Amino acid sequence: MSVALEIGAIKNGHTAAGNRHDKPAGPADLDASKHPTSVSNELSAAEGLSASEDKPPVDLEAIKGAVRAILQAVGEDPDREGLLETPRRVAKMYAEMFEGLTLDPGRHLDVTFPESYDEIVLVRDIRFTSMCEHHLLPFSGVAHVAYLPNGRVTGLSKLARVVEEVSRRPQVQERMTQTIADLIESKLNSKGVAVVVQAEHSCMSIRGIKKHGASTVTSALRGVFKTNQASRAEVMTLITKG
Ligand SMILES: Nc1nc2c(ncn2[C@@H]2O[C@H](COP(=O)(O)OP(=O)(O)OP(=O)(O)O)[C@@H](O)[C@H]2O)c(=O)[nH]1
Ligand SMILES: [Zn+2]
Repeated sequence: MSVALEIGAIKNGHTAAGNRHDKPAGPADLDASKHPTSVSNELSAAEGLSASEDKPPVDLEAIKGAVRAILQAVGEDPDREGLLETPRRVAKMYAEMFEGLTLDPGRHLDVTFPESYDEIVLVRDIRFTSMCEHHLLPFSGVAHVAYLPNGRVTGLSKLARVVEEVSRRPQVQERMTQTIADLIESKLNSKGVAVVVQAEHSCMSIRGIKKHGASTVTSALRGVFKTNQASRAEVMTLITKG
């Protein structure tokens, strides 16, 4: 697994290799039973959420209470008219932004079909917005997902669905990149997987160091894209130069 944290590195067509430090979260980590909830489906329906038995809702009441407490803590009056609905809105927003915690994105890759095509399949510029787990602020950008089929391929949109659902979790960009690559590698049994993610972190642009426009590039390589220099160069050229 290689990870590159560079400013604008993808423009120059290179990423730095690094070591894999911790195991990325896989489908097991997305087990809904690990995320107990206490809000009924009726409440979710009333809040405009798409709750169902296989997708338990987040604890909206707990979030509402917490948002109210934050408003009080910053010196606001949560009972003034303009803020009355804010806890409800924020709870609904978090339910949407963290939806991926109760979904298994790998399920989209369960259906594959035989295909003799044996060159790289690449879907570029899959737009996403995720949440930085350090500040709970969004990071947004694009994911490029490539794999080398091993006799079977998946639907192109399924790769984008995996990116979308993995992004709906609090996380760091490195782990998001690894999670996508590991899901594709395990589900498609492909000969190689390459995932490159480029994103701007609002915790770096709107606060703290306040560096607007700085982008972070991370990559996760598996199979021949990791072990074979020529294959790696080919896929990285396709990803960075289109
Ligand atoms: N590696 C990595 N770091 C991230 C990511 N998102 C945010 N961070 C960083 O997480 C770090 C948290 O640093 P802390 O010192 O604990 O928090 P802080 O005081 O808010 O840090 P500043 O952002 O420097 O003000 C910051 O350097 C962020 O830029 C990510 O996806 N990957
Ligand atoms: Zn952050």
